[in-house]
Amino acid sequence: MYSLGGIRSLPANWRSTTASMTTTESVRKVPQVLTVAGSDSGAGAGIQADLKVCAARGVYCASVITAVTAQNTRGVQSVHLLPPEFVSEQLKSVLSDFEFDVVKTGMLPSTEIVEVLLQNLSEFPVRALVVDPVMVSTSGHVLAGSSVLSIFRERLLPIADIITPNVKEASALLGGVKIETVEEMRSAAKLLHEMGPRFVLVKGGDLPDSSDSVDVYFDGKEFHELRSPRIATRNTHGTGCTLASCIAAELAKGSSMLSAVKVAKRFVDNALDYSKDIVIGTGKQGPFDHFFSLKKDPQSSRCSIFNPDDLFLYAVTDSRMNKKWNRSIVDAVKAAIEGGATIIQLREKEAETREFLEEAKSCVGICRSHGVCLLINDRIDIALACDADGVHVGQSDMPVDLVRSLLGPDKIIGVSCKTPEQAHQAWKDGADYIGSGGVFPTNTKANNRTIGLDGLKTVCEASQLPVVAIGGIGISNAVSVMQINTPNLKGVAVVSALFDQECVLTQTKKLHKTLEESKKEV
Ligand SMILES: Cc1ncc(COP(=O)(O)OP(=O)(O)O)c(N)n1
Ligand SMILES: Cc1nc(C(=O)O)sc1CCOP(=O)(O)O
Ligand SMILES: [Mg+2]
Repeated sequence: MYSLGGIRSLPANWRSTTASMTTTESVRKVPQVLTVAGSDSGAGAGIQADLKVCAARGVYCASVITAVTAQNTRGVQSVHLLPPEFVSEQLKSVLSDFEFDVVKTGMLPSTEIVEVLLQNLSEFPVRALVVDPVMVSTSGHVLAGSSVLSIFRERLLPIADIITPNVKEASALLGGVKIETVEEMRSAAKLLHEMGPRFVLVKGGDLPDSSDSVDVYFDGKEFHELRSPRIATRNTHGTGCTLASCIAAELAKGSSMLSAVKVAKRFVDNALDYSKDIVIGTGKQGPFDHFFSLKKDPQSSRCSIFNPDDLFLYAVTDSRMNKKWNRSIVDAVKAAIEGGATIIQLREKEAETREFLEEAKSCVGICRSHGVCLLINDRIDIALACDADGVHVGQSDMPVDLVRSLLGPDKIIGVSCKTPEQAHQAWKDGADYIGSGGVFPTNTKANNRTIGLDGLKTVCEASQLPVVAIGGIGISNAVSVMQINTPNLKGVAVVSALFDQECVLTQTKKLHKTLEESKKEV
């Protein structure tokens, strides 16, 4: 059902929701995470953070509580461990009932509690296990002492799909090795990988002397350094729990491990950035707002994390066509949105910069008021100046990793890819989606190589990113495109079928209806 790069395969006793239902009615499987962690009365970290991030990412989260802490923004005043038998009862209760995609662990404060977790996981196998080896609170309070280290090393880490220690936790797990540089984080990740987890993410947020926050990801072969600018804020309480739970949520939705980690890092960065000035509590370490995307100011630059379903009906404008039909870009965009376009790209190859910028600014306003993302083709400068939601670039435009560093973590980047290799590179460079084509011959883009439906399918199957098909697509052939039926093909991008037409609104509505109908057939 899922293509989780590196996730353990489905256990033999895995039941699918549909198979266990007696009714023939259609059912919708909701991605489900179980967090096994401690309660934070201040609700910045622990179980409370886990529930919030999963909700924010559209994933159901159940909770098994291992300990209750009396905790606020000033620190941890007291910790009460729940009896292992009672932790076991909670585990049995939910594991025997729900069908979790992923279990995420946080505070596991005693060997006995780890034992009951291991026992329950052997009785009720789950698809993936995310282990955040919580040991010390942000305020310095010990949450799991050295007594748990051996059971972590010998029994929990070997069954984990990913572990997410910070440098202090990585050092403790490795017997106290010094970790003060990115190079030492890499060595630590390698040594931790030898203990058995499939993937290791060593978080460098606490590293001294760095303007960037650098995390080191190791998959057993390759290292990735995940960098983002350090955000100056007191509101960092709960970042570790949030990151690990967001990874769990993304895995539950079907992401590969590296994509899940990248999305999680961006989620935390966006949340910290949004919450950097908020004041909750009087202490040194405040919580941040997990629901920033619900609250974003329509006029502000913050865009919620990209939703691949937005690629469903992707309208790409064309300056020549708009001139030919004597309409402005703004009118074209308004009509496309009204007709059901789910994302807009301004591809104005011949526009003068100043005029284009003014029109782009107007389009940003229109798109924001309708909750539709607006991307700019090729022109990173225009995207930055008009505060668009992102850009689309091709293989001969600015390299994607450079685009990402210019636009920051919260903008959407799409890349044109005709081959699996290009798709792989786009993913590695931090793109959000790929556009693949030309599926059919087109007059809109000169000298464009056609890859056909087979070429599209090959790229989709190889891509770790969501895909939108492009090139010669219209009402007459959109269904055949969607029928290649690969899960990451999310929609079609069209130019002439919408804009080289007398009425953009009518054509967009028709294409939208056709696509909706094709969804039912697939
Ligand atoms: C969604 C989408 N996919 C592909 C393209 C083509 O981009 P590129 O290869 O850079 O070609 P130009 O559009 O710049 O001619 C696209 N624009 N949108
Ligand atoms: C802009 C563009 N990019 C393509 C690619 O293959 O990457 S095909 C294309 C033109 C799509 O226009 P129409 O919908 O009018 O065929
Ligand atoms: Mg281009």
